[in-house]
Amino acid sequence: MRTVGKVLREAAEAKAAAQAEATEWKHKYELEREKNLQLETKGPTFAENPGNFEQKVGGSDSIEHLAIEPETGEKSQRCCGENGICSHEVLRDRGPDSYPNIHSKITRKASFKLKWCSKSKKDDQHKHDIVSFEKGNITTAERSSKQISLKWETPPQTVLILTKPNSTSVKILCAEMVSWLKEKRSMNIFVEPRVRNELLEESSYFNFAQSWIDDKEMWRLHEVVDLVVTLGGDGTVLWAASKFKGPVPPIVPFSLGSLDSERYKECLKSILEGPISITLRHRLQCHVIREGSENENENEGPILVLNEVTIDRGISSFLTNLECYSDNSFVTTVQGDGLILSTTSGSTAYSLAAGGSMVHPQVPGILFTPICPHSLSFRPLILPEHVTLRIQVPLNSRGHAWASFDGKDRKQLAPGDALVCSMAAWPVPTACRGDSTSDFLHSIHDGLHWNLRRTQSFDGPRES
Ligand SMILES: NC(=O)c1ccc[n+]([C@@H]2O[C@H](COP(=O)([O-])OP(=O)(O)OC[C@H]3O[C@@H](n4cnc5c(N)ncnc54)[C@H](O)[C@@H]3O)[C@@H](O)[C@H]2O)c1
Ligand SMILES: Nc1ncnc2c1ncn2[C@@H]1O[C@H](COP(=O)(O)OP(=O)(O)OP(=O)(O)O)[C@@H](O)[C@H]1O
Repeated sequence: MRTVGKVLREAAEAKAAAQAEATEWKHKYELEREKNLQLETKGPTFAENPGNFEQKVGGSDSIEHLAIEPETGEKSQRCCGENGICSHEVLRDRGPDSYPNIHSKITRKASFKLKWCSKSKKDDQHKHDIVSFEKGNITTAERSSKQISLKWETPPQTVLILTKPNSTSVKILCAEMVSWLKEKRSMNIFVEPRVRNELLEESSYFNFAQSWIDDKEMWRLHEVVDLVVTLGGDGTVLWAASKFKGPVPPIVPFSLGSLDSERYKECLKSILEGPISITLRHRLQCHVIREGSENENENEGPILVLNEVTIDRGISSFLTNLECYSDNSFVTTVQGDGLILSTTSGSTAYSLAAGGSMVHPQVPGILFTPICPHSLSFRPLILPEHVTLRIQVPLNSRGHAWASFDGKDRKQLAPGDALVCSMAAWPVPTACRGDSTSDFLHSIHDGLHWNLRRTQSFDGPRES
């Protein structure tokens, strides 16, 4: 129990730390933006002369130098701090030793600005206060989730393409996209080692496609990648998100069914130029806590899920017996096949099949959906995003439970073990076709055939 308490404390601390980090990055961005503006007046931009740009940032005017400049006290007029969030990664420690296989030529990541859009001009600024207390009256001042727009401040240079395996049409499209991005847009391209081998089997022309040699390099991809393109279905987006344990670059999902070769070019052109409407999809951060573990090193690292974590009875023929707590409050005991803790993005996946509601992905919350509960009154819940949930297998449980993460990586939970789950600090930004609401409605209409019913004929009884 001491270890569980510690993890709960750490989850709260992680949330606070993430907020502090965001403030720090915003501040760094302001300083850096100011420097960049000065540099822009001195020399050519990347778009005008990429070769010179590489030399310039590699020299004494490098981004590393800018990142550690002392505070000037002045704020850039063009910083979006007042009506959005600036996301900018500074690659401070990417020397040849720290990142040997990934091109040393790529010296900086594209910066972008996130803006919360609003139809009326009056509401144009994003505010963190969603209620105001003026004159003792509580009024709603802001909506918490608006359409978010991403505008590139420097051109994206590096794309990671992730593809569903064992599909010939995906292979063909991938090869075409890689050469188009290289030849027409001069992009740096990363692919998985498997895909690089497949491309090289086709032609040595693809030698420019880069990859990584080990997991250590793969976990640092977010430092170089501006954009991730997925070729496949929902599973490929889940796969892409799982490759980023921290910040995630914007993901552009291409599902194969509806894509002809001209449309992907048009779509990529508009994404690379921006602005892009995005959906910020929340992830859950899960820790498995082993009974009797004295310190955190005996427990496994956090696992991030974009859809859901499921705790079920696995191969056991007994009902699960799961004690559930939200922060320090007892929620319920799950006796049945199991429990799904789902993000709102995952609400249209397994949770839906178990009777959970479908929720717009930008609604902040955690779905608490039982699987085949042996009770007549166990309705699914939606809990607020700030809670930390603990699912405990009691010591007197008849069997083990099994946790799985986005349908993968099953882990056995023995009596006394627990799973602790809270909202992760790093959401997954996915590019929208239209906007987040029209995309959501399109996915439930087209993907799930939601509320499809033959219209009643006119020819029938009428009200008199
Ligand atoms: N009974 C069920 O519905 C059930 C059972 C197990 C797993 N799943 C889901 O499968 C997911 C893993 O997906 P996979 O592609 O790796 O496995 P998979 O190849 O078995 O595909 C599962 C199906 O779920 C769909 N799916 C996945 N995420 C979705 C989402 N957010 N909204 C709507 N549909 C979604 C996929 O398109 C696919 O058709 C798990 O996260 C879980 O949600 C569902
Ligand atoms: N790059 C990858 N490497 C290994 N496995 C992958 C990769 N991309 C996807 N997968 C796995 O392949 C499986 C199928 O992928 P995906 O869901 O994208 O295709 P699909 O089932 O044809 O599409 P849909 O989700 O529309 O039904 C998933 O289980 C996913 O985890």
